[in-house]
Amino acid sequence: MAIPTVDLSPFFTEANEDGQKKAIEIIKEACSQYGFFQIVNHGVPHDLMSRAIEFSKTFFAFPDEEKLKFSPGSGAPLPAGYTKPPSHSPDKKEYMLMFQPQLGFNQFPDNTPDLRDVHEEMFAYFRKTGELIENILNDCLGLPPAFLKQYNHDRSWDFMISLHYFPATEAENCGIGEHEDANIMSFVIQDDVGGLEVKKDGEWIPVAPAPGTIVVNIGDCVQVWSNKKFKSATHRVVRSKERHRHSLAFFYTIKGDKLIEPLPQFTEEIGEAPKYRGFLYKDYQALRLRNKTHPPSRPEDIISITHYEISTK
Ligand SMILES: O=C(O)CCC(=O)C(=O)O
Ligand SMILES: [Fe+2]
Repeated sequence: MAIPTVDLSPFFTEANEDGQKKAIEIIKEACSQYGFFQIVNHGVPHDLMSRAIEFSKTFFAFPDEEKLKFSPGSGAPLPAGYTKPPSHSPDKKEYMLMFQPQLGFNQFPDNTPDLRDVHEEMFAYFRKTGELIENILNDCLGLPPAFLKQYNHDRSWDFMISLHYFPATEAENCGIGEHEDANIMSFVIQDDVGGLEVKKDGEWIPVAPAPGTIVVNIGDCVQVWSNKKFKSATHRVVRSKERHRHSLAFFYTIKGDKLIEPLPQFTEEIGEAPKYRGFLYKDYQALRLRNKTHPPSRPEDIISITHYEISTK
């Protein structure tokens, strides 16, 4: 079984309404089933995508003492720069996190200017793709035209991470444990090693790497807005025994001071009780960051969106 593939070319050509409708239908179905799909003909140049992965490999191949020079400073909504999680963390990976370049939080090595250029260009394309799909989601959810665009107009909390996963050992192969993303939607480009898996009806479906393809998963905010009509995708990364894995993930997010709560279209207007209490995005993100910096020893103590769920008992 494979995740649905959506051809976005109708959104780049004039007057292809049928093609657009078809894409919207596939996305709507994927979002109500399990929140995962992949896009092709998305307008992001393929050679830029592969160069971004290649430059991440160059960076992660630096010795640790070199990489640690880019350790995050303070002030950004999340630690921008290079992070290696604590050794007791279940996630066996290292990563470089960046925000929109103009904000001035990013850190890149001076001796490889192409690395910065390629990642900044990738960031700009991901952002555009995010705006396009947010518009499509707005349609899928049946919201007033441009509702999400207006509510989520500030792009300063979007971020991108380059990831490097170490090969699995005999004892364990967890790259990132089972989780949902907190944001609106995420984009993933993976190299040819594979390992990304999505849960559907209790089964793990591997997302086969396909050059030029971008994987999209829906995040918790959309699940809350839609009062659980649309699913935040449960996914994980399994490490290969033989090979290092590299991927690039972009998180289309929302500004921290925005309130996230079930929308009236999915609650009072249709006579349904809200399944979540409202929260400020920054509060949820802070709890999620704590999961990473201070991983709880019991998996059930990891904070997820159920933290805001309204009990119906
Ligand atoms: O590396 C990947 O393929 C996925 C990363 C991911 O799920 C995450 O960072 O939330
Ligand atoms: Fe994720």
